[in-house]
Amino acid sequence: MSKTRIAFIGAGNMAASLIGGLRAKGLEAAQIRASDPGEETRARVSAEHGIETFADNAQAIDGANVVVLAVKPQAMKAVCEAIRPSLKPDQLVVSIAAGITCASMNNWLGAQPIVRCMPNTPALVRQGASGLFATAEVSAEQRQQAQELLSAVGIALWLNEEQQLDAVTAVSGSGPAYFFLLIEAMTAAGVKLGLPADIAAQLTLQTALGAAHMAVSSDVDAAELRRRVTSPAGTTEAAIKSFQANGFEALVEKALGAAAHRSAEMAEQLGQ
Ligand SMILES: NC(=O)C1=CN([C@@H]2O[C@H](COP(=O)(O)OP(=O)(O)OC[C@H]3O[C@@H](n4cnc5c(N)ncnc54)[C@H](OP(=O)(O)O)[C@@H]3O)[C@@H](O)[C@H]2O)C=CC1
Ligand SMILES: O=C(O)[C@@H]1CCC=N1
Repeated sequence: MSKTRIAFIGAGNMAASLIGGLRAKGLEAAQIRASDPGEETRARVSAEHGIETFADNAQAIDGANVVVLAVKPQAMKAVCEAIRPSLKPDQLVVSIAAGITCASMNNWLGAQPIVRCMPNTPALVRQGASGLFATAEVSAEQRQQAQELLSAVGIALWLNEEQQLDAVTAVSGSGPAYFFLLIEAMTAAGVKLGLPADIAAQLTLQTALGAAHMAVSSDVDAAELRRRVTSPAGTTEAAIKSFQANGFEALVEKALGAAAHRSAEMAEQLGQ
């Protein structure tokens, strides 16, 4: 990573998260470039991260070792076909687009080495979680470059089967939104129970942070940590029984199933 030059195609939410994490990790501004059609987006990313930005994707790609495709899945085909003539055979393409397969990208880009990955937005605070899959054309050195790119902003775990990325998308790609939804719902419930809004919000956020810290650092699993909070015939037991009587686990399974299904469906719809 010390000398790797990275070009981001698309400088929206996820690219900004990744760029912020890479800069915080110590990558020099000159090692990172980004292209985006939005003038305001380019100005914001340049101002926040000190990097050079371009309206023209080919200019950003020129001289990069790694080209990160960070556009919406719906834009992937057009972007890949447009950048194809600008790519050199040894440039690694890293895609973060949900539901766009390596086979589709190889159709659009030609025989380029591709790492497909699924990061998440906590990459902005270097607490991201990514799953990665490499095609056979990816060299050991390029695998290492992709590993370093994603692990600069959190954990990065390799998968043996590309299809598992649908599950990764359901668990960790979309996952931050589920926790934010829980935070919203707990804060609102706290207010309904009589707390001032700012106190309900602070208590909820610190509880989320504390629980995540405990779960990450503990040598027992989440089920045991939960048992330790749950006094017999106490308040937690009342809440957990209410959650479970209303089908909590089934609800979570169904929701993640919907996300994984949508990822696979997008591959079908957008991969042609
Ligand atoms: N958001 C998330 O939590 C996660 C998103 N992803 C994936 O990351 C990708 C990007 O998502 P996100 O950052 O949220 O989306 P954004 O819309 O925030 O960012 C995409 C950017 O790409 C720009 N763009 C559009 N067309 C082109 C083009 N031809 N060349 C260069 N740039 C272009 C867009 O500009 P404009 O708006 O003007 O069109 C926009 O600024 C998606 O594929 C998504 O599946 C993966 C994991 C998590
Ligand atoms: O909602 C989405 O489609 C993207 C992919 C994972 C998170 N956001």
